[in-house]
Order: sequence, then structure tokens, then C-alpha cells
Amino acid sequence: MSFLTATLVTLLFVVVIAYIWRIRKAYDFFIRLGIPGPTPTFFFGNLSDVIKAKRISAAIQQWTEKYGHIFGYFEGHTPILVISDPDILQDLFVKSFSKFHSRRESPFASQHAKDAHLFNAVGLRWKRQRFVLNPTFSSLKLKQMSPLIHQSIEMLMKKMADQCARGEPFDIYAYFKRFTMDTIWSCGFGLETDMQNNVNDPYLLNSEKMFSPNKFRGIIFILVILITELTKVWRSIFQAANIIRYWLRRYIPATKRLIEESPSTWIMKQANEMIEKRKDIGHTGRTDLLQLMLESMSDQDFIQDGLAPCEKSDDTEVEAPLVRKITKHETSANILLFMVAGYETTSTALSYVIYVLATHPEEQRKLQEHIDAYFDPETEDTVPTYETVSEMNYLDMFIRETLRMFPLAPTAISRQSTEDFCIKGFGTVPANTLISVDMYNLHYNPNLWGPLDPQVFHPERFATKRHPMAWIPFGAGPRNCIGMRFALLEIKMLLVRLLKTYTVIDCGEKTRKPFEQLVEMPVIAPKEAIIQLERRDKQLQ
Ligand code: HEM
Repeated sequence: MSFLTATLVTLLFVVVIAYIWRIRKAYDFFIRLGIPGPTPTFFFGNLSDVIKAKRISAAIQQWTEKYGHIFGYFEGHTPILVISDPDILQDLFVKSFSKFHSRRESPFASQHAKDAHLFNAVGLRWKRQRFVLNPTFSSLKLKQMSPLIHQSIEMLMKKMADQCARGEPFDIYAYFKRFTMDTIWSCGFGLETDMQNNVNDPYLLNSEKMFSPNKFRGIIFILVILITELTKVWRSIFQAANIIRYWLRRYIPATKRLIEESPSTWIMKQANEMIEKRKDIGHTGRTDLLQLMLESMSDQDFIQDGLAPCEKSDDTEVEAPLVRKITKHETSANILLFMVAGYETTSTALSYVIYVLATHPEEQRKLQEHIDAYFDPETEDTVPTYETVSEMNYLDMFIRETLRMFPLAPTAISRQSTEDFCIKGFGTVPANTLISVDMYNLHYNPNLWGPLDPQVFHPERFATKRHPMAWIPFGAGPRNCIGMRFALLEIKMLLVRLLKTYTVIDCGEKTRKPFEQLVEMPVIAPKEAIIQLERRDKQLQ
């Protein structure tokens, strides 16, 4: 063995030993703080329990039952602190928000990249973007958007009429996806898409691909968890692969048939074209998301954020950033984000509402009577206005109760502390600790939701004032879901139209099975939502 080889082998040996020692030491994290939790396995942490539970949120639920409202587990050797004590969460998410404004970094994109969007950005960059985007879903804007939402509903109702006439069970979830995609494009970006009629629409296909399993993404994800120190390397490999794919397709036409374009690259390309087109047209009179971003668009490629100490934002209790601008990179990244966030979440929420309606006929009847009290059941095509649906309390409670029982994005809520913090009864938790929430535990906690058993579907429980952290399907505090009011409006307007005309019928096993085998990716969703529709006027005859 040459001297060089011997030196290299020794060096490698030292690095491996140091790494093993580092991992071993990482596993002392919760022991030092006196926080309970499942015992980690060397290198993998508690991943085997997650695999057994099939879903990360299901594993977290099981651990909360065993270890209580504060516990810790390990993803690889990264400690994750899970909290479901509502008072502590209130402190972290709202009162001490200045220390907890960051979210867990995506394995695929850096929080500090030029194109970090609202979901990924941290600190002042996030505040600046949120400040520009917050007015998107104000009451006035929602009111202006409601006729556009109605147009998409009209199209969906035509499809529902066809399906009802067939008299067979069908997957309504697929229709909801096309409906929410049409709606977000028209309300957010002023584009008249027709995905409800064109199932091969490239926007729809590419967005669907972003949620479908992808082996390469899966491998990068696992590598980031297990060898987290090399996150930048794994991320660069992921990004380089996308760039190579793009250049190969662009410059070697023969590869077009062999190599598929990455769906995010495709969407970003459309987003950039859309920005240029709208810039050419000038102000359209529309006040959609794209217009808001264009009005605040900076000529700079990168904005150095700074604080204006005297300025305060209306919607967040944080100081406003000095520059109320957004770059072109951030604009196109946010177009991608809003499209993805506004499509899968709302359509999945609708599929849960449909499941509840089908499996709780008595509750469905009550909701129909409530709708009949506001809209004449004889006139089918009434346009449910923003004002009227906003008054419909029982409809609101029905949707809230569905999202309490079926929270679909629990892993979207994560926070990372920027300073040390104390949890009463435990030690000082160091800065940069990742915090997760057990949404199921909060949503099913009898102390927060009693006296009626939280396992029972009972919309009226929302008539009683509850703890502000008892219901958090859209997150909490200044960094909650920006699209919440839009999603709720869309769901309400659609339900009014659907239930005025139809009753949702349970198709037994076909309806129930997909909801017993939910998949978390990252939205928790059934594969399909099979139901049948029956005209209400036919039932009365
Ligand atoms: C039923 C539908 C929806 C659910 C359940 C949902 C859920 C969530 C959750 C749990 C978060 C994380 C909040 C937190 O960390 O506290 C979030 C963030 C976000 N959501 Fe939604 N969402 C829905 C619909 C929408 C829609 C329709 C849009 C846009 C059109 C949207 C855009 C976003 C964005 C941009 C963020 C990041 C906000 C930030 O970091 O400042 N969501 N959503």
C-alpha cells in the first residue's frame, strides 16, 4: 500500500468514525431535554415505525398516544419535536411568531434560492412576499372572483348532469380536480382554461404529475433525510438532472421522445410566458394574483431585504419589510406554488365532503334543507353570491367539521425556531429545532371538542367557541394558509349548486374503501371518490 493510499484510507476511516460519533451524539438530543419519544435506530432514526404506519401523520398520531402532547422522534438523525398542546402551540405560532416564522426547508429547493416562493421563503423574504400577496384573497377580491368561480361550477354541473343521467357510480374526485384547476387559473391568472372538457390539457397533466410518485424525487428525499449534512449536494444533483433534461430536449430533438420534460420546468415556462404576455398587454382591469404581483414587480434580479421599523402590516402582526416588491423569479415561482397549492388541496377537501355526504344521509338532508332556506330549490341555476354563502353558518360548520375529521395537509405545518426557546417543564430547546404538530390529536381531543365524542360527525359543535388552536387544517398564526378563504368560498359555492339539484348516494364498498386506504403524498387523499348522484326532484315523485 502506497503512502498516499494509506493516508487516504486513514482519512476515510477518521471521517467515518467522526460521522458515526456525530450521529450517536445527535440521538441524545431529546434525552438532554428530558423529552420522551420512541427509541431511534442507528442511522435510520424512527423511519421503520413510519414505514409500518404507512403514513408519517399516522405514525405521529400513534406516538402522541404513547408519549403525550410533547415528544421527539428522529428522521435519520434529525430531531423533530412534535407538539399537540394547544397553549404551547398558541405561543409558538402566534405570540412568539418572530422566533418561529421559518418552515422546514424543502429537500428540493433552498430557502435562500433566488426563486424561493412564499411557502419556502424565510425571514424578511417571506414577510415581503406575504405582504405583496396578502390582498389577493381579501373580501373585495373574493367578491370579484365569485362570478369566475361560478363559471367553472356551471361547467361542472353540466358534467354532473351527464353522469347522473347515466345512473352509474363514478369518480367525482377526478371532476373536482379539473374544476379546481380551471378555477385557480381563471381567478389567479386570468386564463380561460377548459380542463373540464379537455382531460388531456397539458396544464392539468403536468400538475397531476407533480403529485404522482417519482422514483428520482423519492431517492433524493431519502438521501436528504438520511445524510442530511450533504443536503446541498443531493439538491444540486436533483437540480442538475432537471437542467440536463431541459437542455437535452431543447438541443437534441431526438431526445424529446425519450426524455420527459419535468412538470415543474414546464409550468415555470408557461408562468414566464404568462408574465411577458400580461406585461405586453398592460393593465387588464383584473385584480387577480398575477396582476398584484406584476404591479409590485421589481426590475432587480434580487432584493436585499431590510426592515422599515415604523411600518406595520394589517394582516400580520409583524413589521413590514422596507421594499414592497417581488422579483420576476419570485413571481414565476409563486405562480407554480399557487397552482399546485390551489388545486390538489381544495379538490381533496371536496372529495372528503362528498364522502361525508354519502355516508351520513341524515346530515346531507339537513344541509340540503339549510341550502333550500337560502335558495329556491325550483330554480336550478341560481348564482350563489359571495354575500349569501358568507351568511350560511351551517354550511360553514359542515365544511369545518369535515376538515376537522379529515385534515388533509398536516405535514404542511412545520416551524423551525430561529432562537433558543423554553418549554415549561423541559429544558431550553436550541435554535433551529424543527417543530411538527399532531393535527389529528388536536382535532380529535375530547377536552377541546367535547362533550360529544369527537369521532362523531356533528357540525353544530362549531357553534361553541373552542380553543384557537383546536382547529388548524389551514395552519395557524401569520404564516397560515393564504388561500383559506378562497378555498372555503369555492367549496361553499359548489356545494350549494350541487345539493340544490342532487343527492349524493353511498355506493357501499366502492365509496368507503378508498377512504379507508388514504395515501399521504404530501396531501392525504383517497385514490378516488366513487359515488352516484340522484336528482332531488326525482326522489320527491
Ligand atoms: C382545503 C384547502 C386547503 C388546505 C387544507 C390548505 C392547507 C394549508 C396548510 C396546512 C398550510 C400551512 C400553514 C402553516 O404552516 O401554518 C398552507 C399554506 C399555504 N397554502 Fe394552503 N391549503 C388549502 C388551499 C389553498 C389554496 C386554494 C391556495 C392558493 C390558491 C393555498 C396556498 C397556500 C400557500 C401559498 C401557503 C403558504 C403560506 C405561507 O407560507 O405564507 N392553499 N395551506
